Amino acid sequence: MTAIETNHVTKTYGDKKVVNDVSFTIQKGEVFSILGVNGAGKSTLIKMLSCLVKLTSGKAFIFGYDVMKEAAQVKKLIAVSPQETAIAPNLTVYENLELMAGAHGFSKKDRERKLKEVMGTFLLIPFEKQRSKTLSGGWKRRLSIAMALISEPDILFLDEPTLGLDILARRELWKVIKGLKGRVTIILTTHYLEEAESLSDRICILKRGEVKALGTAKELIAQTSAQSFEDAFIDLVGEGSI
Ligand SMILES: Nc1ncnc2c1ncn2[C@@H]1O[C@H](COP(=O)(O)OP(=O)(O)OP(=O)(O)O)[C@@H](O)[C@H]1O
Repeated sequence: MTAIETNHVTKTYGDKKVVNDVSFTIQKGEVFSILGVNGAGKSTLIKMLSCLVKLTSGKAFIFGYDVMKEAAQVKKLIAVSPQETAIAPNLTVYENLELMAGAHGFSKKDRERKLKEVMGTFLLIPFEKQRSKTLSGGWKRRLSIAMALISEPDILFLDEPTLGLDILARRELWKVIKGLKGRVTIILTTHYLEEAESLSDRICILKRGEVKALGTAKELIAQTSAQSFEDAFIDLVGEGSI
């Protein structure tokens, strides 16, 4: 089943095409990574697919709903864990999650059940009463993803989920993301190539807003005759940079 379809999606700021003629389909349950150097258009593409930025031209569909014309339906199916986390710093971990559950209309009884479940999955129970601003970066990212999952979305957008985390915290988050694989369709942007390689079913490489390559990590390595995924990436986005 197709979860996301983009047809010739383009975004122009002034006279600059920052996303240019992007077409692909993403299947339900896939982990799909969007890679590219700084300014390649990754965040803008994610923002268009999650109804935060308007398309200049082209079409995009989330489970058949048009992101421009049927944004209300699209928003019911998606959740976004942005680069800048959506956490209220002075609220505790529990209060942040509770606020999110309330915003999504869970009844008091369902809210408690849901919060227990999410805190269990993300190992947040020991931090339940801790003010969020006192959490380390890795735990803030965990909480941010937990908050995004409260609404039980079909599609989760993760914009650089492990940015700035140490290797242990990053590996912990990988486990969380792998645990969601198959159940939730995940669209991920990252600058960590080994992260994309380890987590993704398929990878899309953007260069100056255009799809430069799309396939499994193995396919992209084969396509470039490189020795490693990192070499393949450099080969694909190299010359001329952004
Ligand atoms: N609101 C805006 N107005 C004008 N230009 C913008 C706007 N948002 C993004 N851009 C430009 O669009 C281009 C793509 O930006 P985008 O943030 O999508 O790239 P990215 O691949 O996510 O980069 P990074 O890896 O640095 O996060 C950049 O040149 C950026 O300056």
